[in-house]
Amino acid sequence: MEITEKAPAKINLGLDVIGKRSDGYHELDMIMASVDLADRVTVREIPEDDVIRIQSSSSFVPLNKKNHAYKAADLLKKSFNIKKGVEIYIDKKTPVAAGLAGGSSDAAATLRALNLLWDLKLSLPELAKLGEQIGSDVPYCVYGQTARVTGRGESVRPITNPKKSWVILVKPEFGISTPDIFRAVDLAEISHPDIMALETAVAMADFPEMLAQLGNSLEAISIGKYPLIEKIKQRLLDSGADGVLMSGSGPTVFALCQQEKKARRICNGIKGFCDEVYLVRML
Ligand SMILES: C[C@](O)(CO)[C@H](O)COP(=O)(O)OP(=O)(O)OC[C@H]1O[C@@H](n2ccc(N)nc2=O)[C@H](O)[C@@H]1O
Ligand SMILES: Nc1ncnc2c1ncn2[C@@H]1O[C@H](COP(=O)(O)OP(=O)(O)OP(=O)(O)O)[C@@H](O)[C@H]1O
Repeated sequence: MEITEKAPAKINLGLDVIGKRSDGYHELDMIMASVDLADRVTVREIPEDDVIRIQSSSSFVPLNKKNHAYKAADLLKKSFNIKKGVEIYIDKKTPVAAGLAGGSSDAAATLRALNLLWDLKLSLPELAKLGEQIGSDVPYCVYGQTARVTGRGESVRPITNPKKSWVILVKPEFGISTPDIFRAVDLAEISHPDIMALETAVAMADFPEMLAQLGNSLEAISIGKYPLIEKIKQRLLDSGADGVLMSGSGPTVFALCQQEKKARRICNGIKGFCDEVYLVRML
């Protein structure tokens, strides 16, 4: 038997760093949304006992225990004393180290898929709780729907009927290490987007207000290290994007557009400037 789950990329419509915790992580307040750029994770029983085999269409992801999908399978095997072997195939579409939580979403998809394959009957909150042990973005990715996310990333409150729009994702050639960006956070210096106001705008489907409240405390740090991010933002704004922001710790920049025609024009325009460009919809 084999089971396939989609692993959609996420964007941070808002990301506020509130403080530093004693465990070294940061206290965050975020609005996260998923888009229809997705890896596909397929899990399949194999005859070898106690083996987790990882395969992928991408040469950029580790095919060993460092893979977030491996960590997810290992966690379930240890938590529920499962001795069966499994092969996990990751059909990779989301760029790696991009600020789009590709690895976390693969881990979440693996948790959901193995929950079915091994008939564990775990609820989404139970899978999200397990996911905390793999990475801060995993609990959100277990749900994969627009949500207010707080704490280290473990507290996820879905927003019903959120405002959706077209999204243009622009990924520069380089990747960014999330720990490097968090290490550079100076709480006295960073900006603080109004996440409450953003949540209200998203929940009320008030697009102009949603655009006005987009913000990311980490953006200035990543731009300081990689000025190309600012240039991409400016290009997207100049070409008429309704709103523009860096996702997560970067480097991917996303632009929001209400009209499909305009989104397609902007997408085609930016392709000459950056190689990796995707036109997607919020889920
Ligand atoms: C930037 C975001 O993508 C926003 O959604 C996430 O906060 C990052 O999530 P992630 O990549 O799953 O992060 P993890 O793998 O848990 O942590 C990577 C590193 O990021 C830093 N980190 C992450 C999350 C958090 N709330 N505070 C942190 O300081 C820590 O240095 C940690 O060692
Ligand atoms: N399944 C996976 N897919 C992508 N990267 C993976 C995976 N497993 C492990 N990794 C490693 O994780 C690191 C971060 O990759 P990922 O694509 O998840 O970054 P990201 O989009 O910046 O994540 P986030 O937005 O959660 O900070 C990479 O260095 C990669 O080698």
